[in-house]
Amino acid sequence: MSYGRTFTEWRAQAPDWDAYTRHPFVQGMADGSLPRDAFLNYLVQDYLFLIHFARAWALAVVKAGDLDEMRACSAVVHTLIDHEMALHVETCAAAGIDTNAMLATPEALTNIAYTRYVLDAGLSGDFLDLLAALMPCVLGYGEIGSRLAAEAAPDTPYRDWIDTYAGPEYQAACHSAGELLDRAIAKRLGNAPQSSPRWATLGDRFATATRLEVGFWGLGRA
Ligand SMILES: Cc1ncc(CO)c(N)n1
Repeated sequence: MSYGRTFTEWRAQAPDWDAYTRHPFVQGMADGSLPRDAFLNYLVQDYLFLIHFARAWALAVVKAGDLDEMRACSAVVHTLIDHEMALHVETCAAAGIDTNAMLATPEALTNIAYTRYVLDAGLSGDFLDLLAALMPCVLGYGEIGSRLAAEAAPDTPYRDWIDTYAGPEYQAACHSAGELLDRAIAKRLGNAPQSSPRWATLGDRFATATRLEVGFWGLGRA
């Protein structure tokens, strides 16, 4: 799985990457053993997550350095709001949970911690700080989606979830996010970004967001 060279390097250096992408919750979706209530708890929290996460990508439009960067970030806002969130709305509606009930659900602390960490990365830092905090989310789910599309049990009840993240729209968003990251890095740090003093800090941000993803799966408890 490759979404660009910067991602490939940061991913290799994030100690919790496998704990995130191969979490028991993920394996439970793959083999179908994840309890439905656990999944729905997670999905309601994830709906609230995506609202703030879309705000963070919108902040990336504000922090972008040129029109191409603005266009790429606003495309992600669109994918999140008009495509990805439809999965949450439709799956929860089928379980009798409407959007008002979702919006009235208190945000879990690990949920607040994650989205506000990302927003703070953008508010207190620059475009690269923000992208580093945004990438584990987008690209991790892209990686999980394509792996599960290949490995999941044919009769898993989590097929809609898998199809959303393995599907062409989400995968295209991942590829353009990976390219955006590579271009943004080259534009600001040059062709040997590893020798920039910022490289380690950015990798740390990526690793912290990865750690917050591991915590997020913990919200999926029945
Ligand atoms: C917690 C979390 N991370 C990543 C994604 C993918 O957008 C998501 N929906 N939720």
